[in-house]
Amino acid sequence: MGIEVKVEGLTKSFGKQQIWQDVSLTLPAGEVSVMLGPSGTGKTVFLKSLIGLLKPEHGRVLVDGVDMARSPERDIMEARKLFGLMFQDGALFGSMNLFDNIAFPLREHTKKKESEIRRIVMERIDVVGLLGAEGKLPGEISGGMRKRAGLARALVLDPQIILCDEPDSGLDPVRTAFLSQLLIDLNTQIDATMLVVTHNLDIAATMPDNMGMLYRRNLVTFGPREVLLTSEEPVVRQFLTADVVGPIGMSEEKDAATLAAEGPAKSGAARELVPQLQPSPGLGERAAVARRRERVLKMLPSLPETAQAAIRATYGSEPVEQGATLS
Ligand SMILES: Nc1ncnc2c1ncn2[C@@H]1O[C@H](COP(=O)(O)OP(=O)(O)OP(=O)(O)O)[C@@H](O)[C@H]1O
Repeated sequence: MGIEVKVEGLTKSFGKQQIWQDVSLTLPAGEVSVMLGPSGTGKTVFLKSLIGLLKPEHGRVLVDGVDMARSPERDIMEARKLFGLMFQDGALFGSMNLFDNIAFPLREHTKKKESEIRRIVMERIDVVGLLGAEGKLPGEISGGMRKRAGLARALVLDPQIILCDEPDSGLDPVRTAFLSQLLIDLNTQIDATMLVVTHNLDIAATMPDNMGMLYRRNLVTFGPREVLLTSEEPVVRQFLTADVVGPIGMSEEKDAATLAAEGPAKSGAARELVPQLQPSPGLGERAAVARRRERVLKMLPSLPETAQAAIRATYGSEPVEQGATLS
């Protein structure tokens, strides 16, 4: 099972520019979480802080007993092996074919024999649906294939935490849907903790167990998907309905005069809460589902009414675990 990531009071600045402050959240073990936020709100900086590549001034990132912000570098390097990272462009070496690109972390970080490396690499290539393309150079394949190759490379060291930075960027809607399905299938197969940074509303609405949103240097909220998807918060509503009227402007936030000129934000219809994406047939249920259900039902009384109603609608017809309340 994946490992929990606990973020406590994280604050990051570059010089005088504060990126975000006092961010606290827990990525539950083995669950899929999504981080939303307008461009430039520091989502990539957040991912880099989780793996200790950037050092926030305050706060902690606890992974398996290691603080990725402040523990000795040797411990951080060791803990980093628990992570698999998928960057926007796949971050592949242009002169290496896909096989060698995907084998790279194994050759770099392990002493495995070539025969063992071949077995692992071909298995991961199969998981991401790239069998037959292993001899191609990154420049000879599509953007979607490059992303899947990047994902295969992120998987070779058996990560327990997978971070994906805008996996949908540059993909058409069909390929984005394939990729969402691939990530959910992967979660079913390896039960890793996953955090996906995205602007994509379809991914946000269908894929995660949990969602958060960064805005104006703060974490607006982080919690079960139903909380954000039913939120009345103007900034969340505007983002999820892709409306130009509201607090978010071209440069992240609008000034008071612009907002006043626009008049009150429309109380436009929220996106309908659609059922969560299911694993492909034959894969069975995600192990995270039962854990999440128990966790969310326990926290139910502390959630906003609209989220409680949405959660009841999801779980209501099933038997209630001891200690959880659905009344
Ligand atoms: N190493 C760095 N040094 C100085 N400033 C940086 C550095 N890395 C990021 N920034 C700044 O931090 C801010 C947040 O950047 P980041 O890339 O995390 O945003 P984002 O939310 O991922 O944006 P997008 O959705 O457009 O990818 C930006 O203003 C960026 O210029």
